[in-house]
Parts: sequence; structure tokens; C-alpha cells
Amino acid sequence: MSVAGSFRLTRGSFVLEAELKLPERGVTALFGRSGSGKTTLLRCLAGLERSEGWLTVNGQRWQAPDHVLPVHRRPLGYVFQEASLFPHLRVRDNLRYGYRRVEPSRRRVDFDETVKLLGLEALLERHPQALSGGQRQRVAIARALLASPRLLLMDEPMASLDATSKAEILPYLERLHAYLEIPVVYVSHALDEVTRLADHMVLLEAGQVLAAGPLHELLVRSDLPLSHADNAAAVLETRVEGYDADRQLVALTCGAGRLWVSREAASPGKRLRLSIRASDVVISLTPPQDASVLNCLPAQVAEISDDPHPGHLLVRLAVAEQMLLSRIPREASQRLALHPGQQVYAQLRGKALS
Ligand SMILES: Nc1ncnc2c1ncn2[C@@H]1O[C@H](COP(=O)(O)OP(=O)(O)OP(=O)(O)O)[C@@H](O)[C@H]1O
Repeated sequence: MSVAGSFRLTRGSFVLEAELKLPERGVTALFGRSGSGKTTLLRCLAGLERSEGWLTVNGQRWQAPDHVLPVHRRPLGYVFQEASLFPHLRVRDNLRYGYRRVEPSRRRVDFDETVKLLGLEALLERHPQALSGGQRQRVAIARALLASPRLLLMDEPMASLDATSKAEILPYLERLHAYLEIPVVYVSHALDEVTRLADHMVLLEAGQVLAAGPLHELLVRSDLPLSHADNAAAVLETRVEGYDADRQLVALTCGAGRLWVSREAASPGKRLRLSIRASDVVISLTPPQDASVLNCLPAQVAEISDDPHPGHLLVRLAVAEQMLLSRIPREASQRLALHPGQQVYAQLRGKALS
């Protein structure tokens, strides 16, 4: 583990008591309700909050009972909810600011490559006032990366953006995810965002870690609140098999069968993660005869549990090595006599894969 720590802090009646172990690379979501302590924990990692405890990053002690590495000496990048760029500097100079602070021999990123990664080529001569909210956030992310951090901390970077700007910035965040070789800690309370971006999750509740682990496991655990949320979803890891140009559909394989999704052509072998909502998965006992059903996978009922929606049940379905969730009416479950171990079919509604 490259990042490990333990923090304890009291602010009024709020107590944060959290242990963390983050994987060497990939995005870890700090997830939880408003007030659960996500930002406070992120600030502890940065050294912006005084807490008891310890923190080690890549074998370097950032905090110990007898020692605290000051914030300015921690090689980290911090992206805030609102981009804090220098208004009098053009984008190019805002970016150079972070870059120049690192000695050339210690730089781990290339200026031009970072500009390209975040799609900033055409914006370099502009001032921050002439950028949209999403563009400003992309500059803020690039500036953080150009300081060659060993840890990137992001506090709800899309919180202040409208839906259009969010949609614009998400693909860049997904690209970053594939490119970065450092751990990223991403604070969010939006489940849709997390299912697209994160690999791991630390679930916080009232200042305590309720659960931590791989995202795909936590999402489908019936003992955690995630699977009971209105927008509960599972992630399905797939690989591109090919492209049907006539129908403009991409063929994907997920171990249990083939899926067709309407997307631009992608190269075979490419990994594609699908986020599939529980409300978009319909269970049947036989393969659907209806020609309008494009996607259906053989599955096994793993668990049936209560759902906060009266009249519904939550069904965990094993699809080869992966798991899906299905929220179905109680009545349908009785009619199909669903029980653990049963072989069924999981039909994915069209919008599940759009
Ligand atoms: N200086 C302070 N004095 C008293 N309480 C504080 C102080 N700072 C934070 N808190 C409390 O600590 C708790 C955690 O706050 P924090 O901002 O970390 O939560 P969060 O999960 O990031 O919430 P949000 O999603 O709304 O940003 C909240 O209940 C907040 O009111």
C-alpha cells in the first residue's frame, strides 16, 4: 500500500475517526452523505487540518505523533470545488506556475503532454475569466498535475458545474484515470459520478469508515446503503469485441455473454466499464423472445433482500464472475418463485446501456 494513515479529530460535536489504506494507483472515492466528513478527511491527508494520527505516502512519513510534514512540503495536488486560478495570468502562465515550482530533475510529467491530456491547447492564451466553469476546472487539474504530485486530492471538482459542463469534463477525468500512475482521492456524494470514475471506495458515515474496498464489491453489498439508494447501480467490466457498422453498435464481452451498445467504434480489446442501474435490470426465467430486447445475460440469483421501496425487492445476480443488482416488484418475485441459486436471465433495458 503506498498511502496508509489513521486520523482522529474533533470539531464541535463532530468526531472523525478514520483509518485509510489506499491502493498504489487508481481512483479512490471518499463517499458519504453531506456532513459525513469527506472534506475533513481529505484535508487531513493534505495536512490542512490538525489531527491526531499518522500518515505514510510512498514510504515517506507525512505525519506521525512526533512529526508533521508541513503542507507546502507535501508533494500533492489539490483540486477544489471551484478552480482557484490566478485571474491576472493567462492559462499558460497559470500552468507554468505549478510546473516551475518543481526542480527539473524531479519533474515526473511533461508540460505539453498534460496540456493535451486535458484538451487545453486552444485555451493557453486566454485569461480565466474567458473560460467556462468546466474549462477552468480542467486548467486547475492540469496545474495540480504539473507540480508532479505523488498524491492527487480532488474535492468534488464538479460540484459547482452545471449538467452541460459536467458532461464535458467527465471524459477528461476518465482519460486521467487511465493515464495517472499515482493514487487519486476523489470526494463525491454523487453515486453516478463515482461509478464512472472510481476503482475503490471509502464509505463514510458520521465521521467513521463504514466500509472500504473495491468499488464493484461495495456497490452491490446489501448490508450497505449504496445498494438501497434510488440510483443504486453495479459496474460491469467489459472488453470491446468488435463493431457492427451497419447497426452502429459496439459488441462487448463480459464473461457471461455478449452485449451490444450504441457507441462510437472502439478498438477491440479495449476495456469499457458499464454502470448498470438496479432499476434497469429485469429478471426472466427464459431467454426473452421479444425481438426488441437486445441485451440479455444468463445469471444466477445470489441473494434476495428487502428494498426501502415498499413493494419491491433487491436481487443480487451473479453474472459469471461479476454481480448485477435488480430491483423488482415483490409480486414479480413471487410469480417467478425466485430463490437463491436459481438460474435466470438478466435483461438490460435499452437505457441501461445508453
Ligand atoms: N470548524 C468546525 N466546527 C464545528 N464543526 C465543524 C467544523 N468543521 C467541520 N465541522 C463539521 O464536521 C462535519 C463534517 O464536515 P465535512 O465538510 O467534512 O463533511 P462532508 O462529508 O465533506 O460534507 P459535504 O458533502 O456537505 O461537503 C460536519 O458536520 C461539519 O458541520
